[in-house]
Amino acid sequence: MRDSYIGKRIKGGGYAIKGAFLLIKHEHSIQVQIGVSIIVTIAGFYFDISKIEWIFQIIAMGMVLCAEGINSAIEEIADFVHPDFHSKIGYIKDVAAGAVLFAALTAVIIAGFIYLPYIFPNYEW
Ligand SMILES: Nc1ncnc2c1ncn2[C@@H]1O[C@H](COP(=O)(O)OP(=O)(O)OP(=O)(O)O)[C@@H](O)[C@H]1O
Repeated sequence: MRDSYIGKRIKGGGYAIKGAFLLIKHEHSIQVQIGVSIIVTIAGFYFDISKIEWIFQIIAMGMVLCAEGINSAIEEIADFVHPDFHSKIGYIKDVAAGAVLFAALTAVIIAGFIYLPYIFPNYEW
């Protein structure tokens, strides 16, 4: 069973869960994003947003957490393979951070579309 196809998939899932806990425990950026996710989830219940708005919000939260997690992994690899200062390492880290920015900006725009009409209901949207 342990070496079977299903056994390997279960083992892989276990490593992924371990990785998710490592991210939450050690990565400040992920902790911040989880804090933001909790706040917008509370906001979702407070404003009683629609099902489709929940779907977009959950996609946005997952996308940012995913991008942050991959960025953290890239930073770890970069520091491991080349702990000293190097312009290429700087470039790699900046590019990885830029990917997170794309995800975060998208999430902010989605949040704007969802919440601005609830916050300013009298404005013609
Ligand atoms: N070894 C390095 N060589 C060149 N530039 C680096 C190096 N390490 C970091 N930098 C520069 O500093 C920036 C921040 O790097 P750092 O690893 O501190 O990331 P961070 O976003 O502050 O991550 P965290 O807060 O999760 O540690 C990088 O985007 C890069 O421009």
